[in-house]
Amino acid sequence: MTIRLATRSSRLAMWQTEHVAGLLTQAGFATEIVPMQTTGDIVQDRSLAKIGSKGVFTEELEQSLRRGESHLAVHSAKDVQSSIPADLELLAFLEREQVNDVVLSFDEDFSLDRPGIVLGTSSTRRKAQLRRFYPNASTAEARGNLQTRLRKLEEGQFDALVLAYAGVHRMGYEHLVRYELPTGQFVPATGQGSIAIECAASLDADLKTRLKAVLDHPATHTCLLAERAFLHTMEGGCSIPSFALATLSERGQVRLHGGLISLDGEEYVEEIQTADSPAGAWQLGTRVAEAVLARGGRQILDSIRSGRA
Ligand SMILES: NCc1[nH]cc(CCC(=O)O)c1CC(=O)O
Repeated sequence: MTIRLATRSSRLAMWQTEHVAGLLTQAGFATEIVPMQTTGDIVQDRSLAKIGSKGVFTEELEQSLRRGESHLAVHSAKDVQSSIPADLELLAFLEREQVNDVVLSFDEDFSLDRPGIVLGTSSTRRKAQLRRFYPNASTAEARGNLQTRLRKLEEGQFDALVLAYAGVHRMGYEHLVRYELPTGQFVPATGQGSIAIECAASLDADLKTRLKAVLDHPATHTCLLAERAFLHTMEGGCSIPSFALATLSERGQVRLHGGLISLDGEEYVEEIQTADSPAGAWQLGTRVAEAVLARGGRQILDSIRSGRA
């Protein structure tokens, strides 16, 4: 049988889906790629915080799963909302790529310490982290797929661009990387660097098991569970500057660093906790989020929401 893979049609999404197709082909499946446009691809003149964060990059792919027009949807895990509808299922998470953010510039001597620099980013998390750790920099909107953002950089709309290393690597833009931002300060967004595979809950159970065996990376899956539980309890979506990064030690301990930052970078609540085994990953995410909310995160969320209303 032929496994049909629904995907966004951006170059990064197509790269990721071809990667998935390659793994499936090696395992003896035939594949067909079904590219489509999502709201997030069509509406490019507004920031994601304004379009609304629910499923802007996923909904059209999910409709294709529901209609049975495709078997699997391939997403950047970061773009997947924290609650999946009951008729759908997150089947697998591919092995995570290097997870940090990077700074790209055409200027080989670019310095983050220079006064007055302008950095392109549309992520509320990155804007807030930059305000906190690089108050000398200001930010400018950089919506659009990676090629569009690179073009804006080339046109001089900003001095440098802040992006996830994962996408930069997959698109072959490493030669423009001037900084690898440390994950202790620039803690990434939930799911950054991993590819999520979604299917209809009604997909044949035996087929699900076989597909999962090919695609799922258990260590990544454990980390993503902890991060997604954090996001779920945070009720934030991508319009809220929350961050969460889980790591799994060789002894099977899960460590989660999660937190929340105010839009101006002034208020900062972070929490690091561990679970003794992967079985505790989801609970760990919930605990860390509850601790962050209790220690000042609730006020940060309230002030962001009242500012928007
Ligand atoms: N929201 C856009 C998005 N979704 C996934 C990636 C990069 C790839 C990844 O993190 O897996 C990006 C671009 C970016 O943040 O620079």
